[in-house]
Amino acid sequence: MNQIVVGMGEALWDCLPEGKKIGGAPANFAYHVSQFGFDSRVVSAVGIDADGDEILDVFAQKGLRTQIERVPYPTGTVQVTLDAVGVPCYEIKEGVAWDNIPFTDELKRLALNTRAVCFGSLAQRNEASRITINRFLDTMPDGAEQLKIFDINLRQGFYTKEILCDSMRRCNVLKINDEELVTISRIFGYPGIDLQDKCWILLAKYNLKMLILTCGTNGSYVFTPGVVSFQETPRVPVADTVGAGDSFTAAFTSAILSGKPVQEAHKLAVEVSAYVCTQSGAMPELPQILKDRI
Ligand SMILES: Nc1ncnc2c1ncn2[C@@H]1O[C@H](COP(=O)(O)OP(=O)(O)O)[C@@H](O)[C@H]1O
Ligand SMILES: O=C(O)C[C@@H](O)[C@H](O)C(=O)COP(=O)(O)O
Repeated sequence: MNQIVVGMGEALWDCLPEGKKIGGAPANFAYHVSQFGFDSRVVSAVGIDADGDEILDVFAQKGLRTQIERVPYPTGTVQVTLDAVGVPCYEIKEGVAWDNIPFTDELKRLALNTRAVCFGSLAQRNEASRITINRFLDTMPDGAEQLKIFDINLRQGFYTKEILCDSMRRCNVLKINDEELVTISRIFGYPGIDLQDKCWILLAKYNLKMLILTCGTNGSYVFTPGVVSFQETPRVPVADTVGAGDSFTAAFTSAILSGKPVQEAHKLAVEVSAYVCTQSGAMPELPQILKDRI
């Protein structure tokens, strides 16, 4: 069975107070999955510029495989400011390379051989990448083993109800945080009920295999039909929480693909994301003791 795991969408530079760090939610996901020994790919686009060269160099140094096109737009950058507890606020540059990911024959072949893909709403803000992501999802086989993970990642105003509904219908796993869940519930018209009820509604309505709800320092939940797993968030010294959610999704997905039960996968995800919060940027190397858990 094919085991390729894909992170599809933005690959960019996070410009943090202490300097620029490699990032982009789907790229973070693919990197962390690769640290657990999976054959993963970043699918994205970078510009024909020095920032683009450097992104490709960093991925090569990290041993991360890529399917990244060079396109005539600037490589993506994000200005990241951190609050007092390391929680980021993003100012995301528009009209950049990852907004213009082309659908190629190579990408079609990759889709046919993909076991799990993680995609978000941000890279769908422009039609070109949105079409590519949807073609990729539609080309992927629809077997019981395939995971199509929608890490909703609502950023600034870069989403519409139509795009969110469409992605909910195409995915079979949803990753959402507590603030995003409130926003989604307002958009979809079921405010007022508690967070867990909202999750059960989404799980049933979109026929999801799993729904991952993360609540920052207040813990996290994994809902599967009829069963919910809850884990506290450990207290750690935080550098920044950039990429916490992506590393959580990556560790959880890696564990599930390795055949671990949901609760064990959930526990690993909590530990991995807590470690990522102790480091600067979204793609720190994980300690061997965490890598060895899978
Ligand atoms: N300050 C923190 N300390 C330890 N772990 C954290 C911290 N913030 C986030 N995490 C971990 O990362 C997960 C995802 O973070 P969260 O902020 O909820 O989502 P996202 O990064 O997707 O917005 C949390 O459920 C938690 O396990
Ligand atoms: O791709 C993004 O959404 C923004 C990036 O600047 C950042 O690298 C990121 O991915 C943050 O992800 P999260 O903290 O795991 O939600």
